[in-house]
Amino acid sequence: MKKHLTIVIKLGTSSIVDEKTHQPLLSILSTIVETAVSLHKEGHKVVIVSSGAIGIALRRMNLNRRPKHLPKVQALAAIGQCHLMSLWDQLFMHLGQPVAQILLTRNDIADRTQYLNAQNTFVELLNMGVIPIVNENDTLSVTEIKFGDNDTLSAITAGMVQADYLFLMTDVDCLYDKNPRTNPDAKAIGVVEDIADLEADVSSAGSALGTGGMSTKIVAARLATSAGVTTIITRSSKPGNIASILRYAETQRGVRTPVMRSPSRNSMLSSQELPLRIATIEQAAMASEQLDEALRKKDGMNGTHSPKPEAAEQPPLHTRFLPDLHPIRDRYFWLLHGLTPHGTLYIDSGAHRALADKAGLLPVGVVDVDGSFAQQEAVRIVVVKRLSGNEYEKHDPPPVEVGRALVNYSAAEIRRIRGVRSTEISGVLGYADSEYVALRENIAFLVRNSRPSTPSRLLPNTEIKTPVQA
Ligand SMILES: Nc1ncnc2c1ncn2[C@@H]1O[C@H](COP(=O)(O)OP(=O)(O)O)[C@@H](O)[C@H]1O
Ligand SMILES: N[C@@H](CCC(=O)OP(=O)(O)O)C(=O)O
Repeated sequence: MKKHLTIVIKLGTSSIVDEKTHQPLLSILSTIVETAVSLHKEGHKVVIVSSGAIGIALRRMNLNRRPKHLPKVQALAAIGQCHLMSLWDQLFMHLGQPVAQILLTRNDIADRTQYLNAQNTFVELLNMGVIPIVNENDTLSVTEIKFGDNDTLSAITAGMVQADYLFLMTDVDCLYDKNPRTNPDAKAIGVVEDIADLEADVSSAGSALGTGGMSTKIVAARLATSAGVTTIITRSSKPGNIASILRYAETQRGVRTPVMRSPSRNSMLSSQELPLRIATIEQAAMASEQLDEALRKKDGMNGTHSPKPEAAEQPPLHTRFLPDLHPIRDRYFWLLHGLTPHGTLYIDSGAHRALADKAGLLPVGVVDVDGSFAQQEAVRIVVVKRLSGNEYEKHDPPPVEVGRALVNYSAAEIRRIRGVRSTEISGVLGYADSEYVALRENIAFLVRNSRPSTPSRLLPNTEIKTPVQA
């Protein structure tokens, strides 16, 4: 690998403490430390998102299971976080690597200035050669200000530090089309080009101490890939695999199932030249070489195509989610994922078109309002088909969420000015703070991939190892 990458590694509780005895899994922690230090020595920047505070506290306090009572859980988090950080610090200290603790709640990043402060701290720590170790500040978090799970927190962290890779390390080899713990015939998924096309059952719960099972990892992958971060799910018991998966993934960077959209695009191939849509890792690697070869031949005249990539080495089992082609970064990422929406604005298709043309949201385009929010709070933007007045179609077509916005008026105010011209705002409210309900710079669109559906690539029959066998 030539490039200096930024890599976020997330370890779930199941990777930090034994599911039954709650004893720290020292061998995993040590190998993660060795891996992180060796990546760091190669010039990469590494951030660790570590769960496990509550799990580790269970053993400290001789408890058999996680309590239900919130203050007790928060007290345990305070006990465990201290122990957890001391473990990480000692292990990293043996290799002379300084670390830093960052504890976040959603509230901490809801304010743009605080978000930027957190981002600056990450940048500074990484520039100082320090490995930040992140966890949710469970002692302060209640439902309203919780990220909820560290998968989401790791994806937000990856977006914040503009990471190249997010590794979601867990107790199974990869994502399967159904839960491998209960389905011995589950099939491993190698590459997910577009999460919208993912067909996998992730509805069942995860390990005894984990939060959310696979479903929160898919949410995290969606969020991280939208910010341009390649996301990998793999087994934590062999952290050394991170380096080989990284090497492999770097050889595959930019390789996607080619799509024939326009015959005039010179990088598009004919159907005979297309590689397999559903492929094993080996087939995908081979297909990418064939594709490269074909493109090289096509571009041979003017020599525009890049040189042949290095041959891909055989990687350990993992699922790789490819980053979006048009990543959302910086302020727009913060608007979409840093803030919790407090309500919904239903807008008509004319307003949607105007927003797409970079205009702000005028009250005349707002059809309805849901929820209770104040000025400068975040709301969902949902497009509906206006029928007459403020009536809209609820089913055909269904309302579609297209983005998020920070509003200039409260929910109560917008209910009064919806559908009116901006010049009439002061007549209705007695004042007019702005002609816009939301300024364009305060509106962010969720990216919808315009590629035709690309099924996830399944791997050939792989032996399923349960957490106990691994
Ligand atoms: N489709 C699926 N593919 C893989 N694992 C799945 C799937 N559906 C559910 N799971 C479960 O998700 C678990 C991992 O989630 P979790 O226990 O929350 O991990 P962590 O503590 O690492 O965050 C696996 O042990 C597995 O039982
Ligand atoms: N913040 C909590 C972990 C929450 C969480 O998301 O856990 P997991 O699903 O195991 O990654 C703790 O440190 O115990």
